[in-house]
Amino acid sequence: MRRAADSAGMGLTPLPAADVETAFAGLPDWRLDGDALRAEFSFATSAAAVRFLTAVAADAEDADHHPDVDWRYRLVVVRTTTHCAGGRVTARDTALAARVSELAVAAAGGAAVGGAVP
Ligand SMILES: C[C@H](O)[C@H](O)[C@H]1CNC2=NC(N)=NC(=O)C2=N1
Repeated sequence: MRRAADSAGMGLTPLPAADVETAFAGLPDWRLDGDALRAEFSFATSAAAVRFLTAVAADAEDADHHPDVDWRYRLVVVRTTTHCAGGRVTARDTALAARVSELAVAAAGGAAVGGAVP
């Protein structure tokens, strides 16, 4: 089932830089990478990394908002921007980022997850 907000087309307006900065307060894993949000998640095992990237893929399908996912053994890098908004950050990206960070904790089974590289 598509999320109501997404199916209504909301969240397709590029966020002003100030709004992106404000969003970062609640997104400690994430950094601005060009015109996208980016985070790195390192797990204790490759199996946990697979659980994570599988959950991210399912969430992306459900939300109809698809990040770039780069899987390298125990490390997964996630990068999101909104193609329909000219490749800029929108509310769909900040909402996805928050969900992805939660999915990382769940996939790690409560173990520590390496977050953003400073
Ligand atoms: C038709 C389909 O709903 C759109 O192409 C969706 C698919 N997933 C998407 N994912 C991302 N990251 N940005 C989009 O603009 C986007 N649009």
